[in-house]
Amino acid sequence: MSATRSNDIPAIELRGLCKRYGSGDTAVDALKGVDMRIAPGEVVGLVGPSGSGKSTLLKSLGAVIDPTAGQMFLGGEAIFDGVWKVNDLRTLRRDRIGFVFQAPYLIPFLDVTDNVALLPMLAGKSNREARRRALELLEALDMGHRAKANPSQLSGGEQQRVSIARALANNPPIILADEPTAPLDSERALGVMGILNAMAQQHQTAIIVVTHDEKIIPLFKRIYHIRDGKTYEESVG
Ligand SMILES: Nc1ncnc2c1ncn2[C@@H]1O[C@H](COP(=O)(O)OP(=O)(O)OP(=O)(O)O)[C@@H](O)[C@H]1O
Repeated sequence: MSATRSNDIPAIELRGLCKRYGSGDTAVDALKGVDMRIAPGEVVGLVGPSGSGKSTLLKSLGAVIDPTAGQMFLGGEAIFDGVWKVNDLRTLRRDRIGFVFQAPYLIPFLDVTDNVALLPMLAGKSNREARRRALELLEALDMGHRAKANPSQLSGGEQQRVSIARALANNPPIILADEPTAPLDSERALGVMGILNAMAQQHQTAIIVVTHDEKIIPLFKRIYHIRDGKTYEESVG
């Protein structure tokens, strides 16, 4: 799979992305022309104060809300150019974008394997193939021994690893992670970042991590700072 993801073509590119909520006197310009370029296999931080536009940016990229103007490209394909260029946003989200949230949001009545296998099944894989993929990812995340457990039997860090396996299940070229380490102690937070970095390298996945977490900020080679709807890039080391 990684061989098909060329480094010359950015996994994610945003040009002049704008989002206005509402209209008239009460309009809020949450994104004011955001430019971003992220290569396959790159893990970047997105850091900014409350209200700066982080969630709006992630939701736009995740096709959860409609941007107002600008362009978004995934793997060189324009998915948004003033309007959406893809017909089926649900399929776009399911097959090309993985989400990791602050809370793992696992389905309580499915065991760990089925929580991870669900998305590949929805994408048309057979039960057997989807579960094989789930087990492979759980092994890679050192969760193979908990494959039959229910989410309620896992620690917070273990649940977060399952949610990372779920985000990777359809091998999306992009993962959007919103404060993935916020509820974890230092050791587990660094562990989760280690996993995301390893997965990015192995699968050439581009990952954006929204974070306030001082523990993990030094781990990024590149950080986008966002302030008042505009991004500024910082290269570290
Ligand atoms: N649905 C909405 N309707 C109107 N304004 C909104 C809406 N969602 C967000 N905003 C405004 O857009 C701006 C950016 O909000 P956003 O949630 O993207 O910030 P954030 O950086 O994610 O903040 P936080 O760290 O507090 O989650 C803020 O001024 C916010 O009040």
